[in-house]
Amino acid sequence: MFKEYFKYYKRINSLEHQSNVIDFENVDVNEIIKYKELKTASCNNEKEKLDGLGLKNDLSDWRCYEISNIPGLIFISNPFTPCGQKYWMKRCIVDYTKKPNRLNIDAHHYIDVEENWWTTVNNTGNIKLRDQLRWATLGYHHDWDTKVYSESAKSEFPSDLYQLSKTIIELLKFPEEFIAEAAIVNFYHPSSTLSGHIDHSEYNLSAPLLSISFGLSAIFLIGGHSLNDKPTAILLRSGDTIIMSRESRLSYHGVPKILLSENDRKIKYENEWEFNLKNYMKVTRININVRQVNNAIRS
Ligand SMILES: O=C(O)CCC(=O)C(=O)O
Ligand SMILES: [Fe+2]
Repeated sequence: MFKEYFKYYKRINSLEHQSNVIDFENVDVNEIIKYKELKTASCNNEKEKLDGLGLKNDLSDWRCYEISNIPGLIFISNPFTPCGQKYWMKRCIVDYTKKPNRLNIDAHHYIDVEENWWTTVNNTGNIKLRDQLRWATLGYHHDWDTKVYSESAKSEFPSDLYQLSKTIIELLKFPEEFIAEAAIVNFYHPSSTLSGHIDHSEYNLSAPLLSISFGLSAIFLIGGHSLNDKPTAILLRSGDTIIMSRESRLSYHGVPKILLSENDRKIKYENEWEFNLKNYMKVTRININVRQVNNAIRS
């Protein structure tokens, strides 16, 4: 079933009425969706912390949902401020693509050791190099062949992304502290897809997985533990964040379709630097996929 639905959504060009994609911006009275309550932020410190992470500092502006037939899947409708979105896009594009992080283009030595991907792309106008970037791995580096995380393939995890993940999980009232140890930053083009898979390489499979998207909208398809289970399609726009926990942590999921701009949230770009960012984000979707790898060490 998953594969058939994947093919169906891969072929559609826009969100037709019949396409059955859950759009949280236009949720009709729909009994499959329920609101998820947040931990209430009580003090000014908390507001400052949310500001510092680029998140909306008034939690009454946050909209979080659970879908009844996908236990453990939480959807947060863009909790970021416009500045916050740009901050995280910039971190992904400019900083997370630098060493010691690993990129899919590393093996081909496209970039001079003194240079980095974003400056090289902008200084040379090399669109081919721009479009060759597909992923960056941070913290424990995901090994795409063996799927095994190893102590010998690990670099420091960015502290801002660590704090962002921990804060979101805390606000959602998860009982355990979330320790971000590995992330994949996926870069999608309008024709990219990500086929159905389960993320099960982490040693700790009870910790939630956090998935934050920026740029072009996409259809996210999530099924059950078997490819025979009927999947649900969800529209993800820039800023939308999903958490896969409990049963849905080990569910098949994938991205059959990147959509063109009609569904996108508009962001104002200002100076020349932001102009380059805008041009790249017009043709790109970024997904930051954050995982806790190990079980917490209790002292
Ligand atoms: O791009 C997405 O929304 C999902 C990415 C994903 O599933 C992964 O990196 O494992
Ligand atoms: Fe995944």
